[in-house]
Amino acid sequence: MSTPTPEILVHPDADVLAAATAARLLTRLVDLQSHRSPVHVVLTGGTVGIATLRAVAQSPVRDAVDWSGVHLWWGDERFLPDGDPDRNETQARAALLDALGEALPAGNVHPFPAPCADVPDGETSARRYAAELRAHAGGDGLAPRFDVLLLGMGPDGHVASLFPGHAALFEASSLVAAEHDSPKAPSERVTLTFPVIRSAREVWVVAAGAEKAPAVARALAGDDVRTTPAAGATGTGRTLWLVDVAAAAQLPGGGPGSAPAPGSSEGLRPRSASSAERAWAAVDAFVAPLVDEPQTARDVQAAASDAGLPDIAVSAAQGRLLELLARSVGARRILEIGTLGGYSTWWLAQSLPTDGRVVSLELEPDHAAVASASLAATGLGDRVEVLVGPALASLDALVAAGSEPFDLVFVDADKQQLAAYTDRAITLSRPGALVMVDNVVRGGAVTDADHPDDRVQGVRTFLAAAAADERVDGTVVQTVGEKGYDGFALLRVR
Ligand SMILES: O=C1O[C@H](COP(=O)(O)O)[C@@H](O)[C@H](O)[C@H]1O
Repeated sequence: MSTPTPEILVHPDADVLAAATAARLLTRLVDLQSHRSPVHVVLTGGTVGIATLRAVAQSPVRDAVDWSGVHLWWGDERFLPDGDPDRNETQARAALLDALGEALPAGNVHPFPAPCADVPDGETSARRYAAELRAHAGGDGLAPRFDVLLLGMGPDGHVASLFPGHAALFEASSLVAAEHDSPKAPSERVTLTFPVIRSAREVWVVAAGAEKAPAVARALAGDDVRTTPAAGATGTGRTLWLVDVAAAAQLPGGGPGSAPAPGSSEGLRPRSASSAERAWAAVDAFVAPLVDEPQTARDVQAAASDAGLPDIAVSAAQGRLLELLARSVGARRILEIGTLGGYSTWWLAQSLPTDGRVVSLELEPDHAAVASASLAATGLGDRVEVLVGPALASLDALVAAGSEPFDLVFVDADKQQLAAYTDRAITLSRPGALVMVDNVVRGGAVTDADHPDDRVQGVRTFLAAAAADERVDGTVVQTVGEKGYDGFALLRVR
């Protein structure tokens, strides 16, 4: 699974942008509430962020939302006393929350703790907010999986209170950080960190005005997050850039039509290769007759897409490679870590003999349900067992249960825990088994020891562990294609 390509939507001006973002947010909440409760949304301060909340308050559609099932959080806060007009919370209350009245229970509103005797500094506020996040995390997560995380962006490219070159950018273990030297007043702030932002299902960045145009262009060209923090603001399922014409002015062609597709870039270096990307996609299209993706596979992918799952499954060419590997090792038992909508699972399952089995691990119950339904519809349901929950817990349970060894493992899940997943995968495999680990090149970012993205660091840790692991021989193959520049590791169990 790669990072989904950011989508860019350009609106005529800041007012229309705020109204359209409000309409989009309301529709998303109504859609989400048809199958999930509660829904978690992160609000942003800033000009467009607050204008969006005002537009939500003014929309009649706001009454279609069951606000008792919506939890509101903030991406950052100015560390100022309760009620201070410069607090993002104060502005949000005036713009929307007060208007919602009792429809929105007070317990659903999660502001950053303001300074008081108990909260003398930003660090204390950050610690308390992290505890609040943990208290609302599902399963053994550290924070809620935010359904929509809104971010404004400053002219310097900051998002939340993550400023260019500042230490909070590099925070990999804390969910929330204090900022004492904000270049934008006030200097004292508290902010969510990248690990939390990037765990959101959808990240929407809103920006208006000509002064934002250079930062919008840099972020969408995949600039280094150290100079343009907004380049690192991505959701697991969707990253949406909602901008006005003025803010879009420096995108190639002045708008989304010819904007570069940032794809799997990790913001390590500027991207100038959109013609190369077009060539990679063209080659994928040219070799499509050889890959010969069956209609059934397309149906599985279409069902995932209809259900709103992120468009980050493997390509058809990669799916065929999985099938060829499975057939080459005569696989009867396959372990997959990361089911998503079941597209790669389908390629693996149909390569098995009728008594073969894919055990596929998926964190998200919604994704698992979509995958199970699709696989059942293709007649492969009885060859696949989807285990729902944190992958590490499922893997440890398989180890503890003395699971029959696997012939092939495909690891395509969160990168932060890659080393642990692969360690268990090797333990669960027979000698001669293959373990394939996807997305380990990450646009070349993997070579950067100081890279602030915890996914890059997760891959680096995995590669170091694999290199030292005497149970396997391995290699990494770099790839380009419709999914951008990335690569996979292939390990053979001795
Ligand atoms: O200070 C802040 O600024 C940004 C962007 O604000 P804008 O007025 O330039 O749109 C905002 O996203 C952030 O939440 C806020 O604390």
